[in-house]
Amino acid sequence: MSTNKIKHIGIFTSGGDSPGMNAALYSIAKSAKVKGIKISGFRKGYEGLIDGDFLTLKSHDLQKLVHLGGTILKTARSKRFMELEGRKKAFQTLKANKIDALIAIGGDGTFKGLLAFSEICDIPFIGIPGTIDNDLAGTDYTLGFDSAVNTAIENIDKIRDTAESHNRVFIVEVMGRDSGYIGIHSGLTVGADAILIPESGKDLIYLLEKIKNYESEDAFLVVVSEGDEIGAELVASKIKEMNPNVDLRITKLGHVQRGGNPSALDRMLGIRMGVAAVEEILKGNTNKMVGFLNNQLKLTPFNKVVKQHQIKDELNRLLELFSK
Ligand SMILES: Nc1ncnc2c1ncn2[C@@H]1O[C@H](COP(=O)(O)OP(=O)(O)O)[C@@H](O)[C@H]1O
Ligand SMILES: O=P(O)(O)OC[C@H]1O[C@](O)(COP(=O)(O)O)[C@@H](O)[C@@H]1O
Repeated sequence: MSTNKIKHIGIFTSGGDSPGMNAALYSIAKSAKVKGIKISGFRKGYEGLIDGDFLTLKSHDLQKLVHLGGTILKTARSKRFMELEGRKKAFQTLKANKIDALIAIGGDGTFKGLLAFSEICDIPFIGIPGTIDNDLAGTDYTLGFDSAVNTAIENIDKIRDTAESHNRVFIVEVMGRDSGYIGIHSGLTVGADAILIPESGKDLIYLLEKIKNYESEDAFLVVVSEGDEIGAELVASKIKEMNPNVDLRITKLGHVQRGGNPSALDRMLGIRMGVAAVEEILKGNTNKMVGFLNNQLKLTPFNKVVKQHQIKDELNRLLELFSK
């Protein structure tokens, strides 16, 4: 489609919500308005596309909501969109409402969905990386990661207060389905004694080495990523085997990490990514995710936005150093 024919863009949020999604919605609506483009927001991710459930978005309304966590469009994981039948229905919705392009805010699953959709629908698709896990290739930071880490450290700091008071071992589980980014960032910045993440093979060895000599003279904080193969309970039993006298508690931070007002960094990321998404559609790009690498805009084809199962070298070195 010729880009000067783009008059109406559809947007939706999909997969797990993340703080900063509303800032991105505002930014898309604002930059579209300046360019004279209409914006429709589909509710509940792909479900709204299938059911034709949408509303016209106005930047004036959205600017009051930038500070809110979650997503005002709601989000979902859609089984129906995994089937061709569902995607055909979504295509009918777009055709019937004369939507010329789509912007999706979500993770790699959402972008896989758009790739499948592009087989039957030839309008441009652009993605914005929205997940607290920060595990996507093509961007240094995904929307929501910074806020989630801030929430994690705020809570772990509180746990430290009680842990220090009782000289307890605390195992705190943080989110990250397959990724240790929240774990390593929060673990390092709270001064954890041990950090266990799926990307490291040596972390448990270091932990057991340390706990062997621990004499309950202080708190001992362990941060474990939910995606770590060993898991909080097994870590607890290994610690007990090594040092049976420790007084140990487990806290799982869970979904609290997904909520709350977005940090300044996530709001700014949402603003920058929203503008970039509209501009890249107008330049004729499709099936690509906008991201920032080394603070420079970077477009990554959806088929290259795979989950990252490695952490950066520098982080690895920090992990190694602080584990000893
Ligand atoms: N291969 C696929 N084909 C069609 N739709 C898909 C595909 N993979 C994912 N999706 C759609 O994308 C949605 C979001 O993906 P999910 O993996 O749950 O979250 P995220 O986008 O955060 O990775 C799924 O619920 C599904 O509707
Ligand atoms: O809300 P749900 O469906 O329980 O999903 C929990 C998962 O979603 C996340 O919070 C974010 O992952 P996605 O953004 O990929 O959905 C993970 O850290 C966590 O494992």
